[in-house]
Amino acid sequence: MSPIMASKNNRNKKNVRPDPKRIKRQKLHKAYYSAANVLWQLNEKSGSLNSLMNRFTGDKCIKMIYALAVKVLKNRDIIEQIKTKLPDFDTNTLNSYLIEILIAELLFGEKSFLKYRRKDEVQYVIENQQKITDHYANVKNSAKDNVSIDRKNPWIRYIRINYLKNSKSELMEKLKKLGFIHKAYNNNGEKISFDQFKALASSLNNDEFIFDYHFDDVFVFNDESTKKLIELYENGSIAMQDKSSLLAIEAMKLEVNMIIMDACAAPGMKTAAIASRLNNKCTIYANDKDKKRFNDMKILLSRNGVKFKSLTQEFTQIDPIKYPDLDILLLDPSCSGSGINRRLEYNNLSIDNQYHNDNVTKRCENLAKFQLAILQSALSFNAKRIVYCTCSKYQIENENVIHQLFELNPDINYEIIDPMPEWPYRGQGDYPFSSLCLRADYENTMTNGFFCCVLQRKHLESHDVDNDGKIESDNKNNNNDDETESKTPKKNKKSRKSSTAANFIITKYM
Ligand SMILES: C[S@@+](CC[C@H](N)C(=O)[O-])C[C@H]1O[C@@H](n2cnc3c(N)ncnc32)[C@H](O)[C@@H]1O
Repeated sequence: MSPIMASKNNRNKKNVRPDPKRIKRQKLHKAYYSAANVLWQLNEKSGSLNSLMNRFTGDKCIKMIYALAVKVLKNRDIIEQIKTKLPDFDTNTLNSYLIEILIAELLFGEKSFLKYRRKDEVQYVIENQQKITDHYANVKNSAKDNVSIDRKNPWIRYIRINYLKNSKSELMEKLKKLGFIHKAYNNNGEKISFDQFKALASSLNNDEFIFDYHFDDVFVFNDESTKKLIELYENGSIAMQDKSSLLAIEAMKLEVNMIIMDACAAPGMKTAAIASRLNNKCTIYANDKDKKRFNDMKILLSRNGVKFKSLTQEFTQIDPIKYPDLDILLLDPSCSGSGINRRLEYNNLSIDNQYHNDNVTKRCENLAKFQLAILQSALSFNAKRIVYCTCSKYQIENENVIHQLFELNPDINYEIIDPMPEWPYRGQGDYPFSSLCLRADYENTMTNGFFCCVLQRKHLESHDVDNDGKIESDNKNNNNDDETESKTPKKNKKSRKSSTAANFIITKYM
């Protein structure tokens, strides 16, 4: 009989009515279960950590849930190693995510759960407590140089100001009240180099922050400061958004009154950034085919004060004729997520091993087919600018997809342009356009991995160009008060192909 079963039976044998107060004390806090659920959903790829945490907005325990989950994610490689040394358990009876949380708490937390002996998972960890601590000591000793244990790269956290909720100076005040100190940087009035900036960012203390080097609406913190920022995140003052994803927003060259479609919008981080930068003075169609993710997005966007028009359609099925005047079409399709080195759930994976793993390669190839199909469909919208981006590091999902798009469409009415010449890190491969694409990663830009390519429409229609030859933004009824299904704008219907481009075959890609 397993020790767990034995302890269960012993408990059943007791006929004495337990003291109710004691039972209460023995109950594991519900935050443990919520955190276990977050870990499970991450494993199921049901969302990113941030989007899953959104579901707990308003929950008193949100900080605790987040802290419990993060502790596991940060130490997952160690926990995985330790788990291999422990006795097997029936995963139908014991929740393995809860066990991971308890192991993390035992090693790095407050250990307060040790008194909750009623729970089988607790019992299991207590029974193996000695083994866990011994293995941890071994792993730690044998892996002194392991980056994932003793991080060589200090992690930093980017936050974006949500201008829809506060100005930069108002946010600075709020941060000051929380005990943060703004560390100014300049070199006798001269702009410091990007390398100097990176060194400074790496040396931030827990109570310091600096302005970002490239983006006005971004502040940089030490990763450990995150817990103190949760309240600002919850009330929409800030977004926890990696700087890399703002490359796509920068690449749009946003102007007031633009009409923008975010084709793959959930969980809404980029939609929110657009609305913040334009102070809602634009029309954003935020589309996502996944209803659950779409609903999460609505929560996030409403918390952030974003006005948008909602669409929940398979992008390739949207009729472009209904959206004739798009200034920007943002394509941020599903991808391998291989660039998200800060996405804690991927921390323990080695990118190289992962890539050379046959299954992953197959998955990337399928994703690339899907990404190409999305791009192919996008051409029928005739938007003035198409911004394609992924958080994948792999060329197969990035430059190769763009190359194939141009191969498939020799008469394409778009050219690739460089949206941010000052950006230091560029596309890969020998393509003539590689240097026009933007890339990001931890080593070069101290961010997540990211890719962005901008396709600019070549032949502007006469109404798009004003007398100075500048592109006009031609929305121009800025009807964005309500979140509504799109109505067909009247203009330009004749010149549109009434095709959804769905004739481009999409294989099963997910
Ligand atoms: C990388 S995420 C988008 C992240 C989002 N742009 C942001 O910044 O928060 C990709 C999204 O594309 C959606 N998606 C995938 N295939 C799609 C399709 N064919 N049509 C519309 N949405 C799709 C997924 O449901 C997922 O939410």
